[in-house]
Amino acid sequence: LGRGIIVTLEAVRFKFQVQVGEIRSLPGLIDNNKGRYAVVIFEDLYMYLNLQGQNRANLDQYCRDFNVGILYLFYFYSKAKIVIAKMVGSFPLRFMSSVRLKDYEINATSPLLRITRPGSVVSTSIVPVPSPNDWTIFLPYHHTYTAVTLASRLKPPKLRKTKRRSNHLNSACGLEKLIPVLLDQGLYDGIQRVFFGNNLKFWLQKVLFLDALSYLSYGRLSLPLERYFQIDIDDIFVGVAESRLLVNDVQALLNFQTELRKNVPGFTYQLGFSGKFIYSGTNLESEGDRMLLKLADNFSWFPHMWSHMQAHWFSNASKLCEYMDINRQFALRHSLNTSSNYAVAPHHAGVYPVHQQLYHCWRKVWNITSTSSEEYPNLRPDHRRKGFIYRNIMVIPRQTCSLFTHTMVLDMYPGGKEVLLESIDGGSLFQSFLYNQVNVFMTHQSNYGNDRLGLFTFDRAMKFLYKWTNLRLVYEPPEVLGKRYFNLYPEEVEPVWSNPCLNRRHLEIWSEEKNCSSFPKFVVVGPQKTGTTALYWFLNMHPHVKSNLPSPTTFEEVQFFSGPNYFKGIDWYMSFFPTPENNTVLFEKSATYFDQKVVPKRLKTLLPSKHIVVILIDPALRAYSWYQHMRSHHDAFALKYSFYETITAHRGVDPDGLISLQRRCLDPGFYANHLENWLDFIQPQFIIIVDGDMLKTDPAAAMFQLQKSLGFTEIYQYNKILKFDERKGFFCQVQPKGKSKCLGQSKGRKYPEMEDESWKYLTKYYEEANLKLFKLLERLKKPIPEWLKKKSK
Ligand SMILES: Nc1ncnc2c1ncn2[C@@H]1O[C@H](COP(=O)(O)OS(=O)(=O)O)[C@@H](OP(=O)(O)O)[C@H]1O
Repeated sequence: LGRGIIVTLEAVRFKFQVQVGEIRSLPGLIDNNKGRYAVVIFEDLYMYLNLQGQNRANLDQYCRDFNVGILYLFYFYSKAKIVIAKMVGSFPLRFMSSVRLKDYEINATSPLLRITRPGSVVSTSIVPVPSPNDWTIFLPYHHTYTAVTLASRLKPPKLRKTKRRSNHLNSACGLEKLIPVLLDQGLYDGIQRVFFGNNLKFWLQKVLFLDALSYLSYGRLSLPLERYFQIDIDDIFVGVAESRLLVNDVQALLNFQTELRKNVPGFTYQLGFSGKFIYSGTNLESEGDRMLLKLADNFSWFPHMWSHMQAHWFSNASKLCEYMDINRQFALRHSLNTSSNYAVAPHHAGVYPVHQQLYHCWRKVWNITSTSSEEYPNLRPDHRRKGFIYRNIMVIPRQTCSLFTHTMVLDMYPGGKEVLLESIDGGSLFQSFLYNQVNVFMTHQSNYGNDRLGLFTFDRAMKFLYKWTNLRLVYEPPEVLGKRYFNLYPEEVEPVWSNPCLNRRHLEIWSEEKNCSSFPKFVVVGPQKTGTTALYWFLNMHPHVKSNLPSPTTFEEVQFFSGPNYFKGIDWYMSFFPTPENNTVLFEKSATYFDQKVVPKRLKTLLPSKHIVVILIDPALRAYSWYQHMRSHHDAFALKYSFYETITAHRGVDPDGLISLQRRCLDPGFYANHLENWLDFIQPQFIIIVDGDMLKTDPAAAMFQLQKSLGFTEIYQYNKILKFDERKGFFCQVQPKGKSKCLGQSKGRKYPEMEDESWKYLTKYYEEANLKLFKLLERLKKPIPEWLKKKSK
C-alpha cells in the first residue's frame, strides 16, 4: 500500500515524509510554531490504532491544533476469505473485511468531492480491483460519518459461527448499500478522517485519494482543476507505404480538431515533419500528403530533422545546422506555420543527454524555445519525468498515450484491445491527465491513418475524463505551455545531470565521441586553504594518476558542480578530461565544492560511487589563511581590518563587505555540518579524510594513506620525489642536480603568526564544532587527524 501512496504523491509532486515500520516515536510535528504536515496518512488503520503511549494522543492533539486530517487505507487480508467484523478502536464505527463488491458508485452528496464527479455506477459484476474479495466496508454509528462511495455485495459471505460476529453481520446485512470509502467530518472528536477500504489500485480510489488529501488538508494540498495539454503528431510524413494518411484521414483529423475546440478553445495539433519523406507512400497516400499541405494553416508545425537523422550523430555543429536548414527551406517552400518555436528531436537524441550542438542549431536555425522529452531524468518510472532549461530552451516532460508507431489497428493492439481500453478508462492515460497539470502527449502519423487510433483514443479519454472528473482541459501553444510548466515547477528549471553511462538508453543516444572512461574516478572537494593545490600537484606526480586539464579562468580547478559552469552541461565538463590511457586514474579537484550545499547531490548524480577527498586542518588556521589570501588579493576589507576585527565583526553593525569576508573565513570551518550535507548523498565509504597537517609535514605518509584509501594496487613512494625545502618552508618536488620545484608564491605564503587574542577567540568559537567533528569521524570509523585529537583531549 505504501508504494501506491508514494507513487501518487510523487506523481502530483506533493512533498512528503515516510516513516516505515512500527512507529515508536512520531517525527517532529511542529517547526517554529508551524505544523509541518498538512495531512497524516496511515497505510494501515491498525498502525494508528496501535500507536503506543502518548503517541496517539499527541498526534490527535496536533491534528486538532493545526487543522490536519488523517487518511487511512485499510486492506484487511484474510486468507480464508472469511468475513471478519470488528469495532474500529473506540470509534462508533465497525468494519467488515473480505467483502466482494459490485456496482460501485460515488455518493453524489459527499462534501469530499472536488476532482471526482459522480459519473455513474461502475457496473462490472466485480469491481475491477486486483483482489476483489478483499474490500473492507465500514458500518458507522454516528452522524459524523458519511459515505463517499457506495456499493452492493456481490454474494453473501461465508459466516463464522461465533454468536458475536454473526450479530454484527446481521445488522450489516440489513444495510442496503455498503460503504467502501467513508468520511468522518470531525463531529465526533474534532478530527476529520477518511477511511479507504482497499488499496489505491482501482482508478476511482486514486481520484478520491486526491480529493481526500485536499479535504483533509483544508485545501492546502489541492491541485487546480485545469489540465493543460498538447498533442504532438510526430513524423507526419514518415511511415512505410500502405500505413500512411489518406485524404479522408486528413479530413477526419481536421474534423476532430474542430470538434475538440468546442470544449477546448484553440486546440491545435502539433505536426512534426521531416520534409524529405513527403510523397514517399502510395499514390493515394501522396494525395493525403497534398491534402495536409492544403490544410496546413489549420495546424501548428514543428521540425524534426530533414531525413529523421539523430542529432548526436553530428559532432560538427555547422554540418548539423546546414542539415536542419534543408528542413527549414522545405517549411518555407510550403508556407508551414512554425511560429510555435517548438521542435522535437527524433528518438530524443541530443535533448537528454544534452548534445550542445543540437541546442545551438535549434536556436540558430529555428529560434527554438521549447521542446519535450521523455528521457529526463529517465524514461522510467514515468511519473518521475521532469523538465529542465538548457541554453534558454525549455525541455518539458512528455507522456505517452499508449500509442506507438506500430499500433495502428485496434484489434491488433499488443496484448489485445483491452490493454488500450484499460489505459484510457482509468489507466495510464487517464492518470496522466489526473496527476500532471501539464501534459505533452506523443502520437505518430500512423495512429491517424489505418484505424485512426489517435482520434479514437483521445475522444474516448476525454469522454471518460469529463464523465468522472471535474477537470477542465485547456490548450496553450508550446511556448506558453513551457512557461506555465516552469512557473508551476520552478525547482525544475535547473537541470541535474545524470551519468549517461549508467543508462542504456542514454548511452545509445549519446555522441560516440564521448567516452565513459573520461569521467573522473575521484574528486578532491576542498575545503579551500587546506592544501588542496599541493595534493593536486602531488597526485599528478603519480605515474598513473592524471588530473583535469587546466581552466583558462579558474586554473587547476574546473569548479563545475559549485557554480554557473554547471549549467554549461556535461559536454563542457568532459572537455576537461582526456581519454585516459590504460591504468590511468582521472581525478578532479575544486576546493570550492566542500561547503556548497548544492554540490553533493549534483556530484552524486553524475558520479555515483566515486570517492570524494576532504582535507581537514585546524579551522582557525584555515580561517587565517583565507584572510591572508584576501589581503594578498588586495581585498579592501582585509587590508583595512585586522584579522581579529574581521572574525569578531557584527552583522548589522559592521559593513557588509567585512561580514562577507568574515563568513568566508569562518563558515567552511564548520566541517561536521558540511560533512553531514555530504552524507545525505554520499555513503561514508566513499568519503576519504586527509589530515592536512600531515600533508604539510609528512606528505609521503599522507599520500601513502590516501592511495590505500583509494584502493590503488600499485602504491607510489612519494619520499623519492618530495623533499623539504628550507627556503619555501614546505615540501617540494625533487629535481635533477639537487634542485627542487615548489608551488608558486600564492601557496605557502609568508605572513606573521596569528595573534593570541584571535587564536583564543577561534579556539572557543570552533570548540563545539570540533567536538562534533571528532564524534562524527569516530562514528564513521574515519581516521581522526592528529590536530583534532589534541583539541578534543
Ligand atoms: N607543499 C606545500 N606547498 C605549499 N603550500 C602547501 C603545501 N602543503 C600544504 N600547503 C598549504 O596549502 C595552503 C593553500 O591551500 P590550498 O591550495 O587549498 O588553497 S586554495 O584554496 O587553493 O587557494 C597553503 O596555505 P598558506 O600557507 O596560507 O599559503 C599552505 O599552508
